[in-house]
Amino acid sequence: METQNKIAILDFGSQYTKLIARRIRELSIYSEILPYNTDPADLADPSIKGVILSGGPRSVFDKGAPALDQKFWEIDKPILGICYGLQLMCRDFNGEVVSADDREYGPANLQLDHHNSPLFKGFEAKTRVWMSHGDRLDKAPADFHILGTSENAPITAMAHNQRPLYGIQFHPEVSHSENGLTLIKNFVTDICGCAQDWLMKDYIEAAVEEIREQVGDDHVLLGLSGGVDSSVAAALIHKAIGDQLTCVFVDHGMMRKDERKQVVHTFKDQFGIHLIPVDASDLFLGRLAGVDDPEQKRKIIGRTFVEVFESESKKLNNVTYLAQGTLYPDVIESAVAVGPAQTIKSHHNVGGLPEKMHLKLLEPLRDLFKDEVRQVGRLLGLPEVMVERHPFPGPGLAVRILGEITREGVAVLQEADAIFIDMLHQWGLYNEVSQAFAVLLPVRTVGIMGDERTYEQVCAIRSVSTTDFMTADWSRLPYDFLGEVSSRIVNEVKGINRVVFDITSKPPGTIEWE
Ligand SMILES: Nc1ncnc2c1ncn2[C@@H]1O[C@H](COP(=O)(O)OP(=O)(O)OP(=O)(O)O)[C@@H](O)[C@H]1O
Ligand SMILES: O=c1[nH]c(=O)c2[nH+]cn([C@@H]3O[C@H](COP(=O)(O)O)[C@@H](O)[C@H]3O)c2[nH]1
Ligand SMILES: NC(=O)CC[C@H](N)C(=O)O
Ligand SMILES: [Mg+2]
Repeated sequence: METQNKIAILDFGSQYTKLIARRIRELSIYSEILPYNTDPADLADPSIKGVILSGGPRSVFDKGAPALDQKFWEIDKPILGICYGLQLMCRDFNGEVVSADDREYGPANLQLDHHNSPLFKGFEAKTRVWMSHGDRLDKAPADFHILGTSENAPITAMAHNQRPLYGIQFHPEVSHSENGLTLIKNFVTDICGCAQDWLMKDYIEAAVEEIREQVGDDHVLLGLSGGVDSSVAAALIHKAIGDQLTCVFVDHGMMRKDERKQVVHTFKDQFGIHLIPVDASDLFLGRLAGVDDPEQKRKIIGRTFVEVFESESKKLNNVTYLAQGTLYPDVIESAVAVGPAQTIKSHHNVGGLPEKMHLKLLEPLRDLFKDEVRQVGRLLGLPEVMVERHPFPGPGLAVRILGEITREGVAVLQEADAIFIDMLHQWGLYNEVSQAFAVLLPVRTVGIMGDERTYEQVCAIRSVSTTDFMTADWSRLPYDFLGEVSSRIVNEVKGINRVVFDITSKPPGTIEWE
């Protein structure tokens, strides 16, 4: 993107690299993530006001560990090394990095020695910061001085004596680091001199330009679920290429009650978007028959989605792109980003994709977090009810019917879920929580209704509060409300005779049960 004012982030494979970019975005400054081995000559571009070196999973001692071209240090710009970045800076300037016996993960107390360093403007002498490292600095290089220490890392922050070179062992980009955003702000504004004038609307403009360039005269097929992400993606791509966009809504037979009707009504009838609804429920449910492993279910669903998209694309002319509303948390949790991250679950639209596809992917929201996507949606003029909708996972009720999926199970859960959501609206609680839904457990319990013995399934209700869906807490819903929900579900839904409330946060739980 053309801007006179940006920060380059060199990526050494940390799981937090995108979080650094996000924090800089929050400060209304544009940043670009570049590979660590970017040619230093490219970084000399005057629009780049400073460089941040990310953390990384490797140790600077490892054979083949990512290293910098030594010409990099000749560029005359502010540089901030974070964790691995600090360790590289230390080594390249002939200081000493050692492998510590105790690795350090989690909170630490940073004690500042040099209070007047511009990097720590506004800091108290003691600050809680968040660490994640095994190596540490033993000796700062000759031209550097120590800015701060902590118990486990005697050199927690350092700076060059003459040049604007800074290094820190902790991660200011994670929300657990107190004043982390202040530190990043100090670096990008005071030290690098960036003006805070880059807004989400500039993001939209840049994305529109990029989509136009990428797609050219080709056509794009977008998987539209009616959820926030794909609706925002549809609006954005439509702004960029207009009629070259066609949307497909796939009904896999595990949607919420009346979902297909609602999506067709909103997008086709109200917005006049070219939308093809496809009933693929026999295909999906057939392939899922007898399957009860969560990862296997997810993989089958991801693959089948793509098959449906590909077969629809063949019915149209000149379609070369498949667009999806993939967000960054989908990517990191499916662990396909660079870094040491583990697969938690294969999100259908990322880890669930087949290895070979004849369509190219277009995912304009891939770097954003949910709250940012909502901001983009508002700026594009989408109505508040659409922007504020709770997320609904692509695999739908498949990951909320534990174990094997049957048509009967789907019908039972649809009713229970609709009651829960309806009650949240009635009590004015829907917008107070981030995501709420019902789960059907493969467990039957004994009950008594009207003097008769029942032996039916258990339904769990779950509601969480979160901003980025990476961590979440369970919602403290009023007891009276829970009581009414339980009684309505048991009375109105045949097949359920007991309701329980999930009080697990994420971590250790995930939001969905599978
Ligand atoms: N039923 C569906 N039909 C077509 N595409 C779908 C369907 N479900 C999911 N997708 C595609 O997968 C992407 C990821 O799904 P996800 O649920 O994360 O996003 P969303 O449904 O757009 O938004 P939200 O997170 O608010 O539910 C969607 O953006 C969309 O492109
Ligand atoms: O489109 C999606 N495809 C998936 O396969 C998928 N799995 C989870 N989710 C949604 O992601 C958020 C985090 O969920 P978890 O804590 O369960 O991983 C929550 O909002 C979940 O609903 C998915 N969305
Ligand atoms: N988070 C990091 O950058 C870690 C750097 C290096 N791998 C260490 O363990 O010290
Ligand atoms: Mg969804």
